[in-house]
Amino acid sequence: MTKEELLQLTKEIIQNADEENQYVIELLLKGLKRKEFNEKGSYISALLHAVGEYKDNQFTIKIPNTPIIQNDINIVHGGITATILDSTMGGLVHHILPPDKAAVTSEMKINYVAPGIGKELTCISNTIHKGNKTVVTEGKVFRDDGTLIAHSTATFFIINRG
Ligand SMILES: CC(C)(COP(=O)(O)OP(=O)(O)OC[C@H]1O[C@@H](n2cnc3c(N)ncnc32)[C@H](O)[C@@H]1OP(=O)(O)O)[C@@H](O)C(=O)NCCC(=O)NCCSC(=O)Cc1ccccc1
Repeated sequence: MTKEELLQLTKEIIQNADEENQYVIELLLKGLKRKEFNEKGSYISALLHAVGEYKDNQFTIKIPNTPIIQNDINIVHGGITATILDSTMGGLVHHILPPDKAAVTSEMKINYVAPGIGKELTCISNTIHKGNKTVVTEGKVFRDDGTLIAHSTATFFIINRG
């Protein structure tokens, strides 16, 4: 698709958008703009408007709860909750590994214990075990009213960076 065709498509979508779609377009465009200015971050993180912080041996990621991440019953899609758990636990593991190492998720278990509603989700991760080959972590996702919505444990396999 050429840039002119893309511009035309974008114009058509914006012209036909209802209020919710207009908000979704705004979120997607602001996410893409963020990715443009932070090349090291992933598209996933930019489109989720994720903000991460490492503090006191924990890694935390916050994301706003928007229509983009909800399913058709207006609660956060379980796959999105899994994504922020994986990103938060993976981010923690990469924080504690030396620069020549990376890690991939090799196993993850999630209990979804309450629906994802409210304005924002906060995911907090901790290390349970660090070995030479694997790191085992725990992650919890909370709503902004403090309710735990998901609990997870995961194993990350340590590899050499290529
Ligand atoms: C790698 C493994 C877990 C295990 O491997 P198997 O084949 O079962 O075992 P095998 O013994 O044959 O091999 C081990 C040997 O091979 C090496 N080695 C292997 N692969 C690589 C490699 N790519 N690059 C370099 N080395 C590699 C390995 O070091 C070892 O070397 P050694 O011989 O001991 O010196 C595999 O099942 C797999 O890739 N699963 C899919 C994981 C996945 O996609 N997860 C989801 C996406 S991750 C995510 O999103 C998390 C995240 C969050 C936030 C931010 C960032 C990240």
